[in-house]
Amino acid sequence: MNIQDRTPDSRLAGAFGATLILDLDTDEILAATPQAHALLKDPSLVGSRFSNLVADDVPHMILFVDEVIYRGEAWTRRIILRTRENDRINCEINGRSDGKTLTLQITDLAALERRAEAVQAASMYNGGILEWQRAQAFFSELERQNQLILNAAGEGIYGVNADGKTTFVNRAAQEMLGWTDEDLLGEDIHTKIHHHHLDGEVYPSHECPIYQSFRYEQVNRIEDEVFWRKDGKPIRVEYVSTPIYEGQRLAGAVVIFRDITERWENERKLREAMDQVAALRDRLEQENAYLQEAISIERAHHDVVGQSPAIQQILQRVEMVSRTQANVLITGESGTGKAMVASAIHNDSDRRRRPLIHFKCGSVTPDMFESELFGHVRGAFTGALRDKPGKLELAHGGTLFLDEVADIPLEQQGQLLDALQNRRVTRLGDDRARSLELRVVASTSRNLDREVQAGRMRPELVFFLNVFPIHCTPLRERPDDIPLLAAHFLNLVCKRLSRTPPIITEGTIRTLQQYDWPGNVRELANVIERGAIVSQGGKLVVDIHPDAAPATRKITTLLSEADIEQIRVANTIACLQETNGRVSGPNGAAALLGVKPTTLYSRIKTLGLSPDDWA
Ligand SMILES: Nc1ncnc2c1ncn2[C@@H]1O[C@H](COP(=O)(O)OP(=O)(O)OP(=O)(O)O)[C@@H](O)[C@H]1O
Repeated sequence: MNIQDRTPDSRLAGAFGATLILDLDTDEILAATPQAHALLKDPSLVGSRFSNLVADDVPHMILFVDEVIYRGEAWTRRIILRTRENDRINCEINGRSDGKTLTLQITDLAALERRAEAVQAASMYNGGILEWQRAQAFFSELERQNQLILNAAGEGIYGVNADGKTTFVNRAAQEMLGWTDEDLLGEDIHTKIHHHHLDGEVYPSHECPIYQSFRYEQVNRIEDEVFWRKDGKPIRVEYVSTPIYEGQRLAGAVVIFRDITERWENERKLREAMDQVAALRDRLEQENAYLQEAISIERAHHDVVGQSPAIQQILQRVEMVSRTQANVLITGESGTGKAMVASAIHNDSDRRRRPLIHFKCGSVTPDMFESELFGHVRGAFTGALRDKPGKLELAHGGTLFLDEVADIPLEQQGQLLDALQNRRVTRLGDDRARSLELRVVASTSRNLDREVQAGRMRPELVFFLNVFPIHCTPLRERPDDIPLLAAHFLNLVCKRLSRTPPIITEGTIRTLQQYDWPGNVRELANVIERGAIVSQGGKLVVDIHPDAAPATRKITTLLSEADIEQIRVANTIACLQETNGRVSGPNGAAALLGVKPTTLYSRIKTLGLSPDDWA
C-alpha cells in the first residue's frame, strides 16, 4: 500500500526515514512512512495506538510528549520501541507538534551505529587506497631513481634470471657492447656476448662464472675475459657476478663489468717493455760477467809475442782482415795461439767496443748445445728457470769466436749455419726470432777437409766460415820465438807472484828450444810458470826432459800424416794408461801432455778412443 494513499495531510510529504504522525489526543497513528513500517516490522501501523509500540518506560513517553507539546520539539533516547515481532529497538525519537498532531521521527540507533562503522570502514578503506597510492608513487620513484643510478653508472651492469635470460641492461653496458636492451632483454645473454674465449674456443655456459654464480650461489670475480660486441669484436673485461635473491628465493645474478681493453693493452706494452729491459739487463749482466772472466784470463796475453816470420805473417793477416766483416777460420795445433789471434782480430776491428764472445764448442754436452748457442726462454725445458740469451745473441754487434768449431754436433751445425746466414736467432721455447748482426771467427785444430770427408762436418758451414784462413804455426817450427815468449811469461808470472824474475840462462834457452812442445805456447807458459815457482836463487830452473822429446832427435825418417796420427794415438793411450784414465787435474793426462783437459777430451773423441784402449 502506498504511503501517499494513507497520508491524511501533507506533513508526511517532506518526511524521510521512519516517521509517524500521531493524534495528540487519541495516541492513534495517523500516518507512517514505509521506513517506519519496515523498522517496526508492521505493515498496518496506521490506526493502531503508538503507546502499544512502547516496550517500557511509558511514563517517560508521556513526559516526552509533554515536552514536545511544551517546546514544540524535543528528542529522547530513553524510549525503547518494540516491533511487531517483539524485538526491542533502541532508538532516538525526535518529536515535533503542531498542537493537534505529533510527528515522531525514529532513528534506529543500532542501524546508526552500523552506518557509523561502515562510514569508518569506508574512510579507512579510502585512507588505505591513498596510502597505497602514495607507496606506489614512492616505489616507482625509487625504481626511476634506480634506473637513473644504473644508467649513470660508468660500469656495465646487467641482470640475468635463473634461466640465464637478461632482465635488465644499463646504458653503459649497451654502449660498451653495442647490443641494445631490445636485443638482449629476455634473451640468453651468454650466447650473445660470452660464447667464445679469445682464442676462438667455445665457452660452454656451464663453465661460465656468471652461471655458476646463481647455480652455486657464489660471488665470482673474474679479472680477464672477453665479451663479444654486436659487431663481432671482443672487448677485454673484468667483472663481478653476484647472485640475487627475491625474498629467500634465488632469482638470478647481477653482473657488473668494466672494459679493460685499454688498460690491458697498456699493461701488455708495459710487460713487453719490462721483458725487454729484463732481457737487456740479463744480457748486460752476462756480457759483464763474461767480459770480467775474459779480461782476467786474457789480460796477461793481450799482445802477440814473437818475431819469427810465422808470427809476422799472422800479424799481417790479422791487420788485413780485422777491419773487414769477413769471417775468419784460424787453424793450428792446440796451444799455438788461435784464441789469442781471434782476440787480436776483434780488438783491431770496429767491433772492439762490443763483446767478443768465446764459445768453446767442445765444452758443452750435445743436449745443452742448442740452449747455449741459441738461448732459451723460461720453461723451455726442465731447469730453464729464467730467460737466457745464447752466445749468438750475446755476440750481437760484436764477434762470435767459435773455438774448436768441429766439435759442434752435426745437427746443430745446420741450425747454426741457418741462424748465421739468415741473421736471426730464436731462443729454445720462444716463437720470436731476434735479429743478429755479428762477425764469426772460428778455430780448429783439426783438418776440416778430413772432417767433411768423414761426414762429421757440414761443408756449407766450412765454406761459410773459411772466408779468410789464418794458420798458427806450432812452436817447434819457430824456436826463434822461444826466448821472447819465455821472458814474457816469466815476467807475467813473477808479477803475479810478486817476485823478482830469475835469470834465464843461455843453457835454459837452448834446452827450451830443443824441446818439441807438443802443447805449444801453452805448454811453454806452464813450464815457465812451474819453473818460476820452484826456482830458488837467481836462476830459472825448468823441468822438461829434452831427451824424451822427439824434436830433440834428428828425424831420419819422414813420417806421413797417418804415421803422425798413429803416434798421437799411441802417445795419448800411453799417457792415459799412466794416469789410469784420469784426464784433468794436476796429475791428469792433459797436464802430462801440456794441453787443456777440454782439448784432450776432444782429441780422445776425434781419435775415436774409448776406456777399453787404456784399460
Ligand atoms: N805469440 C804469443 N804471444 C803471447 N802469448 C801467446 C802467444 N801464443 C800463444 N800465447 C798464449 O798461450 C796460451 C795458449 O794460447 P791460445 O789459447 O790462444 O791457443 P789455442 O790455439 O787457442 O789453444 P787451444 O786450441 O788449446 O784452445 C794463451 O795463454 C796465449 O795467450
